[in-house]
Amino acid sequence: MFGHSHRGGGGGGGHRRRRDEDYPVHETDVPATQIGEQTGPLHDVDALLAADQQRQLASFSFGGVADQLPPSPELIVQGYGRVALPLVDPAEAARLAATCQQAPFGRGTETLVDTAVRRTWQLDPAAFAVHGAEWNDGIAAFGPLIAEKMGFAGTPLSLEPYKLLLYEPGGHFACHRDTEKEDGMFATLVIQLPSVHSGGQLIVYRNGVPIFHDFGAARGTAASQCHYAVHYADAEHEVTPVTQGYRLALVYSVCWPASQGEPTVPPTSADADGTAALAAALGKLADEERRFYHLLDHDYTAKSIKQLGERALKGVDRERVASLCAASRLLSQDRRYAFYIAEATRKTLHAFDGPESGWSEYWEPVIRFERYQRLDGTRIPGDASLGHLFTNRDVLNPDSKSMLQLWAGHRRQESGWLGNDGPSQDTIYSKYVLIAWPERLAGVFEVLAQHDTRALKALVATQPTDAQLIELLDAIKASIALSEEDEEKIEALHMRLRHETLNALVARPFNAALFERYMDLFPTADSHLYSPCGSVDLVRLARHKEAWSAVRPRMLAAFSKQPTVAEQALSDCLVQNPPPDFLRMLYEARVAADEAQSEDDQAKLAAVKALVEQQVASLRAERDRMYPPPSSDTYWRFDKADYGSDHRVFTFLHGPERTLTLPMPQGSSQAHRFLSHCNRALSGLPPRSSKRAKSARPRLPAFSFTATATGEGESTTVTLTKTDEYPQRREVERLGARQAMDKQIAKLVTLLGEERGPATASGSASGSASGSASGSAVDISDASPLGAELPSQATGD
Ligand SMILES: O=C(O)CCC(=O)C(=O)O
Ligand SMILES: [Fe+2]
Repeated sequence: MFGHSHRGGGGGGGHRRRRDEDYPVHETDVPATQIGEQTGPLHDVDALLAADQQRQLASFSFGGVADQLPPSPELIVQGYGRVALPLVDPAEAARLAATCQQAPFGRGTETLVDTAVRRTWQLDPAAFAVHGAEWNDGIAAFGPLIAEKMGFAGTPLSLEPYKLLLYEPGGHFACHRDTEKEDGMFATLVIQLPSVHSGGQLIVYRNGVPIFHDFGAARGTAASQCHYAVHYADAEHEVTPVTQGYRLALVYSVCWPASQGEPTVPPTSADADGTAALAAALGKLADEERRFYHLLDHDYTAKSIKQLGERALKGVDRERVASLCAASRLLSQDRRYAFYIAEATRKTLHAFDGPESGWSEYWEPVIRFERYQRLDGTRIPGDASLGHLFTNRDVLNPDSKSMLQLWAGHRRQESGWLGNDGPSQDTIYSKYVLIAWPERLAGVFEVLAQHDTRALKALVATQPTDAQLIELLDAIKASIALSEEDEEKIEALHMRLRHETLNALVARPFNAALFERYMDLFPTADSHLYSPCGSVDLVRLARHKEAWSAVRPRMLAAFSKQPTVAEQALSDCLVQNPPPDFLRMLYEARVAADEAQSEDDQAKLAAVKALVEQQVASLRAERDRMYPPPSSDTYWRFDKADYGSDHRVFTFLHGPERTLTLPMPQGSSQAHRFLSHCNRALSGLPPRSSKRAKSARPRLPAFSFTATATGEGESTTVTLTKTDEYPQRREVERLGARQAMDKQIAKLVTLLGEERGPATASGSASGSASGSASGSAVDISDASPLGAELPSQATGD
């Protein structure tokens, strides 16, 4: 898993496993005060998550025996009379149900009856009453009790009777939230009258975690006493099916007082579990674009995490992840967090420094993350460790644990050998980690996890904003700088990235900051030149007007530092006809490089001049070698002539003679065949006998001549006479190719011309006819314009 090489060479020898107690090394711990934030928004998140879970639960939903209520309340129902509690007789239950309505439920603005969702009988408060002062006092006592339990003691809450509910076997209410029935209603109080039944539990969910209310079933008090439960109205809850017996419950709306005192807005469940405060702290972190991680408390199997994602989490991990998610959801879209679960390892390496010094840390502990998945369990491709993007400060540490406490759990130790450096010991801790990353930058996270050009392309395909792209480039830079991958791999990635990055940048509207990032990523001259499309990309960049002016100074600096790369770039780029300013930059870089090394200005300049002159001279030599000027001796030598079918003709075409006379002893028919053969060759068609004859297209031959037959019978001859057509065509081609090279040469000469000329030298190419010392070495008079000086007449005839 850890492929990097060891310091000091030698490499790690074969590790062998030992028992734990064999290990002599004990790491010095990092105290809790140095992990995570001691103050600031991440610390606020710590504190809020750390707040007593039980207290939070208790204020979210609570209940129990209602001691203050009479054990046998006097419940009177219109059209039925007094209900004997508990209600057990099916005939009585049926008679009571006959006075009720099937309870509906709300969906959107509609009110529906669907016994699959809700099955219970209900009565409005007008149709029933509970008599007795003890009952009324008992109900009145719920106001202060609820206020206190929910955390706002002293607030005069009011209770409004809402419904009487009767559940028969099969009665239930699927998961729902209560709609506000009265002004200020924010919670619901359920009072279960003495009942004998099975099932019919009320389950309230807090961030998906259930809080059960069994109304005395487990304690065996359900039949003899009233029980109650309170929950925030906006909390999800359900009533599980009653499987036996009957359940009678009274539902009250718990209401916030109308606008005296403050706050005037009724609280919600978010207040109960600190979600609102958590959201505020998270929002601050998001504003700072902070990322952080949290080491999960419990141990998990790779399989469960892989299959279930967040649903595999247990206990406090589940709670905390749910709280963070709920808090994040309260924020506006652009301030939310994306959460990922990953495998985390922390590796330390200690070396034995000898009996006196003992063991010491060989390198800083390395934290790696890998196998990222979203909370829903879907995997993010790529395994690049992003551990180095987080510092100790970016640790969510609600339990204020020290480093070793945080990583306590799974640990593996291995002894090894560090070449000359002696014995070593690796310690690898592994844990699961929750990673929090600003959601609007989630694309960046996923790109980094992949850590290759595919990832960059993927982000570019999503049409990211400039800010996102900048973030990505910065992150790539950080990730490359700190990467533990071996250098070669990084180098290769770097190289491929450079080309892709440029592609991405030039395809979008210009943004100077983006090109700054580009230069940050690839600051050296050789990172520009020695990479796929290196010189091509350099020239491309130079042709992009705005980009070029943004990067030019830094390019200049980079190439000045690497004069030999500047020289190489000079020759590599010339073939691509680069913009003059680009050549100028390379030239300046070369001058600057020399300036940095030499004291004598003249000498410096001369050295650079010599370099360019050398380049010019070698280009000219190359040009003359490839395209020598014609001479009388070579004019009639068609040395590219291809006339394979007759060696006499071939030799003639390649030789200096202008005419050839061939005997045709078989007379005119032979001469005729010969001539038609010649004509075919002259038209550029291959000989008829050739297999290519039919398909081949005519190609202008590298020769030209006329052929005429004279004489009769046995004395018939054919005379071939070379014509000017081919040698002139050859000359046009030669001059064209020569001119292309001359253009390159002229560009270099321009540099010298400007360098030699006055400080105000114009950018135009002048051969510097003014005649300076080096003038003769670089004059470009040789570059004759195409066609202007074509020989109109064959020479050397
Ligand atoms: O029966 C209960 O305990 C609660 C019923 C309920 O959730 C409701 O009426 O909204
Ligand atoms: Fe409800």
